[in-house]
Amino acid sequence: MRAILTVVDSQRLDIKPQPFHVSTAQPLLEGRELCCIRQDRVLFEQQNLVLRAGELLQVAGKNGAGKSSLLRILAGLAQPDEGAVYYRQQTLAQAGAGYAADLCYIGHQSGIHEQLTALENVSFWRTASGVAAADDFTLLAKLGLAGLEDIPCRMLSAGQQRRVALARLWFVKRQLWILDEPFTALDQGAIAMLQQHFLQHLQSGGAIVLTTHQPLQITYEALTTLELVYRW
Ligand SMILES: Nc1ncnc2c1ncn2[C@@H]1O[C@H](COP(=O)(O)OP(=O)(O)OP(=O)(O)O)[C@@H](O)[C@H]1O
Repeated sequence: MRAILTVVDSQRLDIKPQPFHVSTAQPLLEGRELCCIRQDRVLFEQQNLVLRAGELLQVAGKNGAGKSSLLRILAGLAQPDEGAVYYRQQTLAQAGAGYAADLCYIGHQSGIHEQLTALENVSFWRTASGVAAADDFTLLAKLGLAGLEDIPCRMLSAGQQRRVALARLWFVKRQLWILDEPFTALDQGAIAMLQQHFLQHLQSGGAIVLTTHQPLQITYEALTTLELVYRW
């Protein structure tokens, strides 16, 4: 056990992630010589990064430094202007659907369907992820959404919508999580609960890349920070 949790919320979840096949020798995800140019501004160049199973990489930097741009490139949602992203020693083009099947990307936006209820959103993602029927009511209750299951998400608060959006992290079996500001709009209890869940994912061989403007409340030896310096 490599992790020490310094803040643990009372709302511990008892849904334990299944262990992934772990090879700590080979990188899971690599960025090699990445360059990103937006509106004639070089956000970053010759940027290298390596992420192995069990590791968490926090991408930090000021507003506009390029954190979301880097995460979108790592997720295969945008192309770098130079360099390439590798997943298990293959370019993303070579890895193809295998990469998509191993990745859970949750972007800046909550990504939920606002006309659907919390229950319908969770049910949709679970079905789309090929996860067998589960007790979605119990999951939503554990995420502090008891009694709100059947309300259209547009009527939920920002933090409640964020909880619905993050619910998929409790049932998708994806080794790599790329999360853009996952703590946005969450209260302290929810942040602590989510970080506890991160530790469980890492300890079962998962890997996480995330951005946050808040300091992580966990101590974990395989946690590294990549600081993107704002460039004019
Ligand atoms: N699709 C795009 N087209 C043009 N410019 C873009 C695009 N995406 C991002 N940018 C620009 O790139 C810069 C970096 O944006 P990005 O969202 O990556 O920053 P960030 O570090 O995530 O910022 P924040 O902390 O505010 O979320 C910004 O100046 C933004 O205007």
